[in-house]
Amino acid sequence: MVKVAPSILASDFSKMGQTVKELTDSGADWIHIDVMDGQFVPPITFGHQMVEAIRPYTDLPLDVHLMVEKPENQIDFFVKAGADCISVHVEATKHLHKTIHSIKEAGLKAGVVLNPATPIGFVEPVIGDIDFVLQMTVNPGFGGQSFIPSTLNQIKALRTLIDDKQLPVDIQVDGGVNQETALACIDAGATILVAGSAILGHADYSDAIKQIRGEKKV
Ligand SMILES: O=C(CO)[C@H](O)[C@H](O)COP(=O)(O)O
Ligand SMILES: [Co+2]
Repeated sequence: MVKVAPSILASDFSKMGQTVKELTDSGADWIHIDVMDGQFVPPITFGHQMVEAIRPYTDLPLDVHLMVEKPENQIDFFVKAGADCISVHVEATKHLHKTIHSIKEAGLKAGVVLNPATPIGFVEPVIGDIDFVLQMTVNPGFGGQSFIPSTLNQIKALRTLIDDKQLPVDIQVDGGVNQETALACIDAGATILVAGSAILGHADYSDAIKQIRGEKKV
């Protein structure tokens, strides 16, 4: 069964703890936390303090998506704050191998993120060292964008790469994932679906999560 990770980027920041609790009670698998620094992407969202603040509201894995330059400088902060998974963009660091290993050595799951135009070959040298690849299905920086259809080819190529090597590596997708595009992502080989507006913009979180997981007809 695929996992669904609601992104709190789409939630009301003044009620974050309560929203995380509601998402947990609605059947979410992971909670996705979009950290943006105003450099790697234009907006600034929040830092490790947000992880610390929401940690008491859920036992689910807190999945930190670092959209920051030099993510290697942030790992210790997020480990101490209570993150369970940290993903870093290949485009944001000159020290990908070292950064992944610092996440793993802290006992967390490590992910590597690819932008829509980044060749999947960039993750190949470290594919055996990580827990998941995050294929962006929009350009990072903003919630509520439209899914980029050409990224389905990236997901399929990643699935072939991972299966050929028989690795236990998940494929996470992020951006424009809704009740319709989720099915195409699952068919292409995705196993963890991040969704912000499609869940937080829905009146019933539980229904939205089931629909994205493909358990319930739209
Ligand atoms: O990483 C992200 C943006 O850079 C977000 O996780 C993503 O955009 C989720 O929002 P939505 O489902 O509304 O597209
Ligand atoms: Co994200």
